[in-house]
Amino acid sequence: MNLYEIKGVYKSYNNKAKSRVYAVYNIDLTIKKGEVLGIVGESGCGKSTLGKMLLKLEQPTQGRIIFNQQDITDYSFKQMRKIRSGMQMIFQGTANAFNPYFTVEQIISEPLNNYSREAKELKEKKIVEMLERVGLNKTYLTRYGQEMSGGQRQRVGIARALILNPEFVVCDEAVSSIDYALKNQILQLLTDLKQQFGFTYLFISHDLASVNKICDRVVVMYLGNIVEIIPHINYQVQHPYTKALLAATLIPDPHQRERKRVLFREGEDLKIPKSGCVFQNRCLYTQSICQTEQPALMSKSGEHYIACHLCHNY
Ligand SMILES: Nc1ncnc2c1ncn2[C@@H]1O[C@H](COP(=O)(O)OP(=O)(O)OP(=O)(O)O)[C@@H](O)[C@H]1O
Repeated sequence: MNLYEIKGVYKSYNNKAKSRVYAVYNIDLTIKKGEVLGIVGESGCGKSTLGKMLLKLEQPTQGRIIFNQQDITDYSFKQMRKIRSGMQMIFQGTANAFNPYFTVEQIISEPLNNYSREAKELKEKKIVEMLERVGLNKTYLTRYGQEMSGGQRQRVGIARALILNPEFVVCDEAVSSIDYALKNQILQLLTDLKQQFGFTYLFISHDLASVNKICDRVVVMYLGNIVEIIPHINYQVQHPYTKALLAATLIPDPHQRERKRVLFREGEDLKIPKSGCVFQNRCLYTQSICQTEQPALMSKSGEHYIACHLCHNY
């Protein structure tokens, strides 16, 4: 059963944009209920924009977004209010995300006050329980955002996002500023909540170890396009960009590192080419067809999809 169906979605932030200058370009994707879908790719490739469009925090330039079988693409603020409590986002870098005059209790209780009619005592109990689940305790209730470390603020942001038991959560670099032990604890919390309540997550991250730990499928984006979808990060990937992205992660054993090294052309133009494959300027295997025809994202086998003319040759 699909929670989301994303059909031919484009996003351009520039009305005067030339034909292919999009932050997100022609995305077709489904997100199944209860899955953790990872999104990886270099900075600026459109990961956050895609996440925000799913929550209607950004409006697609073109295409349709279906949530729970309802086409929400043109929903008004009022129509969204009915389903908004079921979708949340954990933002990256929460340093400026909170009202500086709000205590932790006020920050976390805001969504409860907006969407829940429970008694005050019950709300307070929920807030303390959630704080404990993210590794904090009730002594933090009276603190202000600026009185905490980056990691502590991040955990308050996670508690705030999860307090309403949302059906869908976009985790945008949600665990990036948290140290290793707590990161594992938060990833475990997200997994537990998923198992307990059937939550669905879009997990955007540069941290491939976290992606490996939590994600059921992984979408690889490059310059606004999906170039590959893989069942998990250790899968036998085929797209030259995905290979390079995975090879760029540090491998402790130098012999392994050498063997796994796959290069792409460094310092090449990162602008979207006028035609053909978006990765052609940096790809070591570019052929003439790559310069003229954009490869479609096609099923390779099962949950593996790839957009590359030459994938069979690697
Ligand atoms: N509000 C905005 N106005 C104009 N351009 C924007 C806006 N938000 C994002 N962009 C542009 O859209 C493109 C995609 O940005 P986005 O934040 O989605 O990338 P990302 O993959 O999430 O990057 P990062 O990993 O650095 O967060 C970038 O070129 C960015 O500069």
